[in-house]
Amino acid sequence: MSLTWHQFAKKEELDQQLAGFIAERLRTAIARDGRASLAVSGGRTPAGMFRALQALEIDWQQVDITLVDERWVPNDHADSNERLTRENLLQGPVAAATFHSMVNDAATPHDGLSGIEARLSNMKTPIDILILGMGDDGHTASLFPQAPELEAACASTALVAAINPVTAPHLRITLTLPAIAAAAAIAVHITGDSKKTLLETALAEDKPLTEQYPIRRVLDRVAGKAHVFWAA
Ligand SMILES: O=C(O)[C@H](O)[C@@H](O)[C@H](O)[C@H](O)COP(=O)(O)O
Repeated sequence: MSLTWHQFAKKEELDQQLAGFIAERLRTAIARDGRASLAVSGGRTPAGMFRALQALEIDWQQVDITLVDERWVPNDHADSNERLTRENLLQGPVAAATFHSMVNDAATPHDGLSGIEARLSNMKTPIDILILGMGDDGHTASLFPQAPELEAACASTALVAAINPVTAPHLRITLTLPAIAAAAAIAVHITGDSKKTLLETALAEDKPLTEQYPIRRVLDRVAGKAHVFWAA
């Protein structure tokens, strides 16, 4: 598989380099199309990179930003990926970007799905640059190994799918595997030796498709346009 690795001694250096990589792709898309789109992941890893990206010169007014996945909680909840993104990225000049939230007032993501699908269809797609995280169980986005909706989310022609992660808190909404794979460029943002080892294992394993780690299933579909950004 053709996957480009970018490895750094320090997380701060990774954050700067990944922010520069994202900025370059956004600027290129704006110059070419007049607009650009960015999808970011939540979790603990991206906050430093978000702050580094905030400092870079980009015409944010021309940028659509959404999440790769979201926990189905109010957007001021401590576990909300939107809250993390608002607090660390959508500040200063970046506040001029158009943010497309992945939650609404429905009781569950299954109930709220069609509204989010309609909302996201207003943004520029395919997404120009999409950032993935990876969990310790090999999930990426909210494509969780145990989720009953996993196979449907891997095959769906929609942009989004509702997910019960089973092994993690909160119902979720996620970009589907085809929507992720359609992105023009993808960066996997991971830190620590155990995630590096897990990713290498996931990529090397010889298993039937439905038993593969979700990160492998995504990366197998995006050969040639995927980059891994890793620091110890
Ligand atoms: O909402 C989420 O949980 C994510 O978007 C998820 O896919 C995340 O990227 C991984 O779980 C890694 O999370 P950490 O960065 O916290 O390890």
